[in-house]
Amino acid sequence: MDALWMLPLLLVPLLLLTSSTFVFYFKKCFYVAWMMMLAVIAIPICILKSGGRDIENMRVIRFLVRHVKYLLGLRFEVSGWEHLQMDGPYVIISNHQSSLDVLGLMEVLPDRCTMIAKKELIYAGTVGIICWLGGIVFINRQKTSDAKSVMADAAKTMLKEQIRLWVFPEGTRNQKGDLLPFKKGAFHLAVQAQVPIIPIVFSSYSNFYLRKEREFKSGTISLKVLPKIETKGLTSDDVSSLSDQSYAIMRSTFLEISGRTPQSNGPSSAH
Ligand SMILES: CCCCC/C=C\C/C=C\CCCCCCCC(=O)SCCNC(=O)CCNC(=O)[C@H](O)C(C)(C)COP(=O)(O)OP(=O)(O)OC[C@H]1O[C@@H](n2cnc3c(N)ncnc32)[C@H](O)[C@@H]1OP(=O)(O)O
Ligand SMILES: CCCCCCCC/C=C\CCCCCCCC(=O)OC[C@@H](O)COP(=O)(O)O
Repeated sequence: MDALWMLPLLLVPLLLLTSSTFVFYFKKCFYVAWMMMLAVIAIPICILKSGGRDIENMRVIRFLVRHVKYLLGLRFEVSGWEHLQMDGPYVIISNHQSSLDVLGLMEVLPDRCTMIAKKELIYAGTVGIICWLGGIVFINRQKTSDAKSVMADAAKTMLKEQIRLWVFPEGTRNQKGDLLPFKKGAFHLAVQAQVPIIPIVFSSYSNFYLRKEREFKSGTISLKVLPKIETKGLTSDDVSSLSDQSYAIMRSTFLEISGRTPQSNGPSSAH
């Protein structure tokens, strides 16, 4: 009789663990909580090492984030490393599916590289503070003129301080199974600084992470670094074609590494 009372105690956790919805919410909450906790550890280290906001803090962040993939059952298969073996500043562009992209980003993040991010991220508690300490450039997406002037300053800083910048040209997270049309900021940035663009493509997360269906399984992500696209001699008149060229190569790579076949030419860059 006593053993019967124990049954629900054993069954409830078992049912929860086998429920994919429970696993989804558990992994998501764990991810946020763990990143916030890692940031608590990283903040004093960064302040002691660099005295404040400094791109060199990205090394500390990269080191501390690298293990998180194992905790979530994720693996990355990186190809094209050789394209990142380049001196001097450049602009990295990549597709953006989820906040999980940070894990792949930290797998390949070169030295002296930081990101362009929406300004709202600075309010994300300890994660916001660590983003600021890591030299992330915050832009106001609602005010294009402000964003343009911040990015124009960033172009000058890139050259002066030999910095690389990582931009998500879709401008928002997207899990529609294709790339969104590209915004132009990343391309203006590269042209203004006259630095190359290095495209990096993450394969689709749809085989392990489905937000609407509340599924978050283990999975492997392919990360492909593509050859640089030169911008030397280009002007603002060339930005649209540069964006279209980058979009086309990244889209075909996305479909290829996600095991899909192109069904249409897809959206062209946003005009
Ligand atoms: C140890 C503990 C760790 C715990 C924490 C772990 C990690 C933390 C550390 C790191 C994590 C960082 C992760 C960061 C991820 C952040 C992801 C994001 O926030 S994505 C969202 C923000 N990013 C972007 O929006 C970039 C892309 N957007 C753009 O580039 C846009 O172009 C824009 C500059 C924002 C402007 O937006 P708009 O909608 O107006 O875009 P259009 O492209 O349509 O442009 C309109 C018009 O303006 C011209 N234009 C655009 N930019 C420029 C420019 N720089 N100079 C001149 N002109 C510009 C453009 O050409 C259009 O004109 P036209 O139509 O005539 O061509
Ligand atoms: C007290 C505030 C608590 C807030 C907690 C949020 C903390 C986030 C915690 C863990 C995630 C760590 C990685 C953070 C970087 C994620 C950046 C990101 O993916 O931002 C979304 C942005 O690209 C596009 O935004 P939208 O898709 O347009 O919307």
